[in-house]
Amino acid sequence: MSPFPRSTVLGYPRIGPRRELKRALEAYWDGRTSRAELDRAGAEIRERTWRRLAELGLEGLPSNTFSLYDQVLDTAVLLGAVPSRYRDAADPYFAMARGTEGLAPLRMTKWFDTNYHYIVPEIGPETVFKLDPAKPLAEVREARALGFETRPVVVGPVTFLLLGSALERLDEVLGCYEELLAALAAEGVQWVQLDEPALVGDRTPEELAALRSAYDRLGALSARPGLFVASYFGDLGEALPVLAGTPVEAIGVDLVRGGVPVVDLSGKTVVAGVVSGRDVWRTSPERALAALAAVPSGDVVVSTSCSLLHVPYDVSAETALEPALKARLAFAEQKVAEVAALARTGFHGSAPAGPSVALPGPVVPESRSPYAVRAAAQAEHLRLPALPITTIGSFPQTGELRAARAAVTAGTLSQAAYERQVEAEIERVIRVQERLGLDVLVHGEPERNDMVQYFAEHLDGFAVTAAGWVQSYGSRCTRPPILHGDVSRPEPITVRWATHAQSLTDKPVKGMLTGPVTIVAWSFVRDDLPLRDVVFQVADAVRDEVRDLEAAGVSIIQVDEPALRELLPLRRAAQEDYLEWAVAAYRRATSGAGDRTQIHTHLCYSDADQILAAIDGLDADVTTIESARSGARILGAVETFGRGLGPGVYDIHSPRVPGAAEVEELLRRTLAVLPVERVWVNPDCGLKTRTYEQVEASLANVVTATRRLRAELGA
Ligand code: MET
Ligand SMILES: [Zn+2]
Repeated sequence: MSPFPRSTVLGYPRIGPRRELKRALEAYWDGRTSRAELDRAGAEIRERTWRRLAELGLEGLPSNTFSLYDQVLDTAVLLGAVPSRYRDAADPYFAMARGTEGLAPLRMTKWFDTNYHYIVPEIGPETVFKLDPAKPLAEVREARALGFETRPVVVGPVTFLLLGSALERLDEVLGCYEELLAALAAEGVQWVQLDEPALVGDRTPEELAALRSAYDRLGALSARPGLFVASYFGDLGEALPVLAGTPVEAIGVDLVRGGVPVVDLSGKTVVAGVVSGRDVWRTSPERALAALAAVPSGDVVVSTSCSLLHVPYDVSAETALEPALKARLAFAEQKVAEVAALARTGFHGSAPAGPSVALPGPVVPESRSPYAVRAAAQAEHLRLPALPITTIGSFPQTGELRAARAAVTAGTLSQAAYERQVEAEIERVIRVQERLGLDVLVHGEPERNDMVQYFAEHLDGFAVTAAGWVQSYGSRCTRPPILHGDVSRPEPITVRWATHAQSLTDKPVKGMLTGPVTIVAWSFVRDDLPLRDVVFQVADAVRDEVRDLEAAGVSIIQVDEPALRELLPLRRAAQEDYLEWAVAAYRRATSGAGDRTQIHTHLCYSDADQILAAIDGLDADVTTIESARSGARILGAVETFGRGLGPGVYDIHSPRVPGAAEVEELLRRTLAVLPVERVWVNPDCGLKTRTYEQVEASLANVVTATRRLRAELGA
């Protein structure tokens, strides 16, 4: 095999610099274009990527990092793990990804601690692994025809099986990987990259033994490319010596999130991830060079800390950003140029970076009166019926509102005219809720393009981009704001909308805020302060807003934290500290409220199990939580909270209208576990992706079910 190239990246964005793939996918899914047209769009993106990486001076080009939907799904197809029920679909790949009429899609979940979502492999007793190497081979040939030798990237066997909860199938799967390596060798491929990010989490001795046997076996193959095992999103920990003991030739380490390896790696090529793939900042050359020089190997390759999938394409597209901020930013293209530049510098012999400064412990949050005191004050003040009915905040975002926002940006609609339109929408939302008979109303969030971006646009210390799209899943992209400086709130943000809504009705209207952890989790965040301190700054801004809402007469305030679970560190040892400061931040944001003011919080995205104690620690008067998909499990777990609780009575992700009987049944199950005084009735999450027709029909049934139960309980 040839020596490993001196510079590389672990992967690259693939949605297209102007989201070309998104458009091509959606046209194909809608039946407006053929599969051949979709494949052509993919080929254009791949060609552009390879050409650009080469132009920027990168030596080692990856292939097979492109995907029409998801790289884990691609790996399942590669290994033949296609459940039989999808095989007869018109397009089995997209049937697995998105479902068809009558066929539910495979489950999707978050890719480690990123906002990218992958398709969970479904591996059962009937799964027969059988290699189908068409995609990686085709990409190698396609690149070669353009004049580029590439290194195919495939999810490694251990990570793939851990994601599919089927590590016991390792022997069979390794047979497929052996065949793949032989096929790639026959094609003249010099190096293959096997991604093993699962190794940066806590692994059991059995899992580490499986890792050793996997790479001993693949390494023993006589005709194969060089094996490059890539890890990312953290430190390899105990997996590093295990991997170092196998015959793999190259090991990838994340030197941004993980430490410099202390294991002797002298016989290995170390692919050193010194340019972050998780943030948008320029790399400090001093820090990168120091980290590179400290790697205990004579053969060090410069790379990114992970795939660049998680950052936008090109900062030069951002013509409206402040020049001073723009100068600090690096998106994928800029990061590739940094990798190439670092590789051209001799980096041996510089001093390693000094230890980071010790940090003070978390600030003890100011606390409100005990719950019993607050609950009594709130009951007296709010006088709500038993089983109060509410919603999670957003109402349908209409096409007119989106068009109006675009018109303001384009300069064809005045701000004043837009605001009148928002107020008219608020009035509509209030009237709908009154007509339906809900108890705690919302203004519907019509002014928000997004629950994080809206706040970012109104806080100091944030910038928003014009084209900084990042793939979230499939064709879905988000445009995370950039938190670049000290955060503060120059003036009230939501007060005018909340008070306008309250002026239209005698029913209480909830004020709606996004919590500090969620605002930070869904942004790109400055890296010169500990994350905790950044979250505390945002918490203080939210606290200002809570105070102003309260002063304006809003007596119920909801602070949403749907991303609380998302920032949880991958290693258990770090989780407790995170949860402690995350809870402290929430309480800092909300504890300025008086006892009479009812604080609600909202969480969604099913797997709350791991952070239940933290949710309890938020000490919100009412917690509304996703439960349609996690059901009785979550109920049993939150039963002990001892404060108000609103387990969602229907799933808002589906257009289906739940029947009144169905909602009643769910409420009965809730009432079997929780005392009636503590139960709230609400959907699983916000309604912005639904139509008014669906919302009104669903909520009408929720009201019918609730009234029947109230009558029965004599409440
Ligand atoms: C992802 S949680 C969403 C909460 C927000 N208040 C909404 O209703 O849209
Ligand atoms: Zn939600």
